[in-house]
Amino acid sequence: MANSKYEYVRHFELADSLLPSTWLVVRIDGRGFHRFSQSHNFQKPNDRRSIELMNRCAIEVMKDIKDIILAYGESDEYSFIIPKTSNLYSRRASKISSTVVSLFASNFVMHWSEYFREDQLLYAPCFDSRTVCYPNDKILRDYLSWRQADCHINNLFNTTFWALVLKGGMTEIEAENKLKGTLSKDKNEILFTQYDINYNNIDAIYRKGSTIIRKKTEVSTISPRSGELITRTKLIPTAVYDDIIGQEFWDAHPELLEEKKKNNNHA
Ligand SMILES: Nc1nc2c(ncn2[C@@H]2O[C@H](COP(=O)(O)OP(=O)(O)OP(=O)(O)O)[C@@H](O)[C@H]2O)c(=O)[nH]1
Ligand SMILES: [Mg+2]
Repeated sequence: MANSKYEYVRHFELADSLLPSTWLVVRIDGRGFHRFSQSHNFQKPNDRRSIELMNRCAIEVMKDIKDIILAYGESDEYSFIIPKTSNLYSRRASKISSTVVSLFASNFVMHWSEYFREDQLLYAPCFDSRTVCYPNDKILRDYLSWRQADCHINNLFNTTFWALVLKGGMTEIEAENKLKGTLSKDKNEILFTQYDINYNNIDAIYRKGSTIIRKKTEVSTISPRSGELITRTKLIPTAVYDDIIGQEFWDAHPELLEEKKKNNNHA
């Protein structure tokens, strides 16, 4: 039907190219996960199964979309970072957002039972997605620091809130009132003096969220021809639970901010 009288409708599709030479961040977020976590009996304040499933989905997305250099996740959200030089899908916003979120959601369903075992998936989970341009390295780092600070603030609040309810026997309203107007140091104090919990000793996966980097890993395979053991270094997407606020993380991973020489064309 090329050049048919109907073809003019194509012109209603507007271009949505993202600015060139900027970092692209795709953030996906679970829709209505407050309800989803209740329906599926998520543990409080953190459900390890949910975090590990979210991390698995992010790893699968990174295995598929090679342009993504790093991902950061906490709670029901994940941010995927694409470098300034990338030409992924000709930098079309809707194509990038929809592909990442669709891959993430299908992996969430596909791998659910590996993490939740006998706890069945009761209804189809849904995630939204957006892609935002960040013009320089400092702003990209500030973006990631913002998400990690959000993780810290929420986790400290949730840990204290659920200690008051589950260990202290308060109602949820009483716990909320008790925490109203408190600072971080007050919450640390409540946890330490009343529940013998040193917040800094809580697993980093909860306090810092999950960062997926492409880690140099030695992979051994047996050659089908010679039967020889061949060991190669590959870049495998791997979860780490580091402090990405501050310089140390970036000093340890200089490749994350390096300009890539070649332009990847996946259009
Ligand atoms: N119990 C528990 N709840 C969790 C966990 N992770 C995420 N959640 C829930 O998921 C919610 C995520 O926050 P939001 O994204 O702001 O809430 P939402 O209901 O998904 O709302 P929208 O994103 O606007 O659709 C949290 O408020 C928790 O209720 C977990 O490990 N344990
Ligand atoms: Mg959500």
